[in-house]
Amino acid sequence: MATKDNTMTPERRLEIREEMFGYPKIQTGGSLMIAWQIKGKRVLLVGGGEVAATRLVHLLSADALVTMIAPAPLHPEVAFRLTQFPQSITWIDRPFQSTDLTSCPNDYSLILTAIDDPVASSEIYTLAQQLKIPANIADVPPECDFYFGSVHRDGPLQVMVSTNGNGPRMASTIRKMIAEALPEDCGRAIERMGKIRQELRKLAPEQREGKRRMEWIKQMSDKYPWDAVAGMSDEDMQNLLEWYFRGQGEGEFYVPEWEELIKMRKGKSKWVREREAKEREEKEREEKGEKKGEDAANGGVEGLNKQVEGLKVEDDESKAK
Ligand SMILES: C[C@@]1(CC(=O)O)C2=NC(=C\c3[nH]c(c(CCC(=O)O)c3CC(=O)O)Cc3[nH]c(c(CC(=O)O)c3CCC(=O)O)/C=C3\N/C(=C\2)[C@@H](CCC(=O)O)[C@]3(C)CC(=O)O)/[C@H]1CCC(=O)O
Ligand SMILES: NC(=O)c1ccc[n+]([C@@H]2O[C@H](COP(=O)([O-])OP(=O)(O)OC[C@H]3O[C@@H](n4cnc5c(N)ncnc54)[C@H](O)[C@@H]3O)[C@@H](O)[C@H]2O)c1
Repeated sequence: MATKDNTMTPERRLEIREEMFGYPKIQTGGSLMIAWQIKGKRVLLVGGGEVAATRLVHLLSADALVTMIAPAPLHPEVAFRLTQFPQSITWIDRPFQSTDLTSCPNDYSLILTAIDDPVASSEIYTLAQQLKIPANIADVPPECDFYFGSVHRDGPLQVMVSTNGNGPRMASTIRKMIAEALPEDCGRAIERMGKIRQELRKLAPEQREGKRRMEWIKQMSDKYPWDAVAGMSDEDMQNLLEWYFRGQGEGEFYVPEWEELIKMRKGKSKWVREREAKEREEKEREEKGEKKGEDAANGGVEGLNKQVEGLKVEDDESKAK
């Protein structure tokens, strides 16, 4: 007769069950990693220095509306963003004051500070807590409702790495390692997949189709190589979607082989044509013995200097108004 093992703790027993049932293992003590849809919502950013510039990259990439409170002069990158996204950023040229929050408690979805003034930082955090608005106080992890992470971006793909405050520089290194390991065209492939899913939901919108639709998309998502999906034309997509309607019953799916799909093509996709032309050009250049990228880099730096000069003028003009 089996005897009960009394040496095992209740926690260990639950762990074994978790494993036995194949449930994901829960490791507590992490952060909630979510993709916040902040588009069109207003964010308060206090400070206009180097860290504020990095915050603006995150915010503008997510189409947020920013109210930035910071006395001039602004960091050059912040000034540049202001001229690049005048519709998204409202700049208030003075230090923060508490009425900025208390007079409009419902205006902001999020508060970020990036200032070199610990007293003002703490005051802003206290106000944020009172108003129940999530806040990130740069340099003060205990006063952060959330941390930023190191983000790799390729079209619709965003990969964020967090070390949960342990080593931000290492987060950046890991992000670069991940980016290196990703397939070259994965951003484009994901964008194409988004289009196929959207089209299919339009063609087969009924609730009762849900299960079959999802199963077909699952099989199709796993089937083709990344570069093939990236190179799909709208014509390929229409051809592929046709296969969805070939099976009728619940477990009946037809996901074509890539070769079958290609046979249906009447022409190459624009993207494939462009990529082939680019490859041909690169090959020609290499054959001519040019050092790849050198000229472009020199031109780039000169071009950038000119652009920054231009911006300075524009910025002064806008202040004069
Ligand atoms: C990922 C990234 C995102 C971003 O900011 O966009 C980010 N910091 C980045 C870079 C970076 N920051 C610092 C250095 C100098 C080297 C070093 O200190 O390690 C470097 C490296 C560099 O500059 O190369 C200084 C620093 N950072 C914090 C403190 C306060 C403290 O630790 O107490 C101090 C002063 C420490 C001191 O005074 O000694 C705190 C935070 N920084 C975080 C995020 C959050 C945790 C993220 C995580 O753990 O994963 C957290 C907790 C709060 C937050 O800021 O949200 C971005 C990399 C972006 C990229 O390159 O891809
Ligand atoms: N979390 C991070 O990743 C990280 C990394 C580096 C530095 N830091 C810390 O973040 C803070 C900001 O760093 P930085 O490099 O951007 O500094 P910075 O000196 O470049 O910029 C500070 C900005 O804050 C503005 N400012 C100061 N007091 C203000 C107030 N009361 N109201 C509005 N604006 C005010 C200044 O005008 C300036 O624009 C520092 O405390 C720094 O140590 C954090």
